Amino acid sequence: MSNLLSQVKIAFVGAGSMAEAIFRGLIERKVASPQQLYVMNRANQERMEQLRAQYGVHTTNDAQTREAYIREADVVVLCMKPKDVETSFQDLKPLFREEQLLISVIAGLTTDKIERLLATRMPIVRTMPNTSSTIGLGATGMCFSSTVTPANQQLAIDMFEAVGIVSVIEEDKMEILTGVSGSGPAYVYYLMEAMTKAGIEGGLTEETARELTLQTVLGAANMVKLTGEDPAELRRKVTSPNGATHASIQVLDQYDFGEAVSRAVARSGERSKEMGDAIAAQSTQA
Ligand SMILES: NC(=O)C1=CN([C@@H]2O[C@H](COP(=O)(O)OP(=O)(O)OC[C@H]3O[C@@H](n4cnc5c(N)ncnc54)[C@H](O)[C@@H]3O)[C@@H](O)[C@H]2O)C=CC1
Ligand SMILES: O=C(O)[C@@H]1CCC=N1
Repeated sequence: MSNLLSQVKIAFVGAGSMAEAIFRGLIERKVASPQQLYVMNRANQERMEQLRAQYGVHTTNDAQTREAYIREADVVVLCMKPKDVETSFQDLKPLFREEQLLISVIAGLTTDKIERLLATRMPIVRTMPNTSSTIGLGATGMCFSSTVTPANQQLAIDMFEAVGIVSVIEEDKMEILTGVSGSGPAYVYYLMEAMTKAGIEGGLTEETARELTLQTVLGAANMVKLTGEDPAELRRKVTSPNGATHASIQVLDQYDFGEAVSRAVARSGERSKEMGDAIAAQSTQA
């Protein structure tokens, strides 16, 4: 790991769940100190106060202080929603310098669109992290614009490896990656919600249903990780011939479980692209 990360000032524009997941991970893993981190929102003073009290990071939603934070940062992480990009970029554009490193977590927004919207050649790292970065178990996809130096590539990799694993991929694979790992935690939570609900409906207490579901998902994920076995093979081991699991998997097949997941992954990717395209359309009209 390069030691650059412990020396740079990092500004987060947009202080929502993704920004918090990343900076919390950086702090808890001791990869960056709270004093290096500058967190800003357009509004919501209460949120800023809560983040400052909880993590000790610098926070502001005052326009002038925000400008100072951005100008002085070595790394700026763009963490606003796609719908807020256009207005936000208008404010940010005059503040950036080409020596700064820009990191985007915005779904669907390509590096060349960022270059166009900001009229810049500054180095841009496009990422797609996920919320499990909060606990150091994130999975982040990453690609680079042509102006990102090897040192800055390493810095961005180090930053996200501090909160999980990083896959450097070609930019045209970022949408499908979004479908798999960006949105992915939501599919697992959805499955957990459904398993718990079914357990309660079958007569388990809520506490027991939740506990069993959690341990089952945790155990299954760790089995894949620790045994190195293929999920299909591990599934086969649970599925006794003509037994209970065999019968339940048949029900999932009747509802086309695999197809449903496959379509959900693809749709997330498509929706990311739609959001990115919509940003470009707005800016062209402006
Ligand atoms: N939530 C997730 O699992 C993931 C989200 N992302 C991306 O992260 C970005 C943020 O998503 P969330 O954190 O979920 O959204 P969020 O709604 O929790 O946070 C967005 C924040 O940006 C702030 N904001 C909006 N305009 C601003 C401006 N002009 N200046 C400063 N702050 C501004 C809002 O006040 C809000 O606090 C999105 O672009 C999303 O595509 C990427 C990977 C995973
Ligand atoms: O739902 C979204 O748009 C973002 C991108 C992946 C996860 N959350």
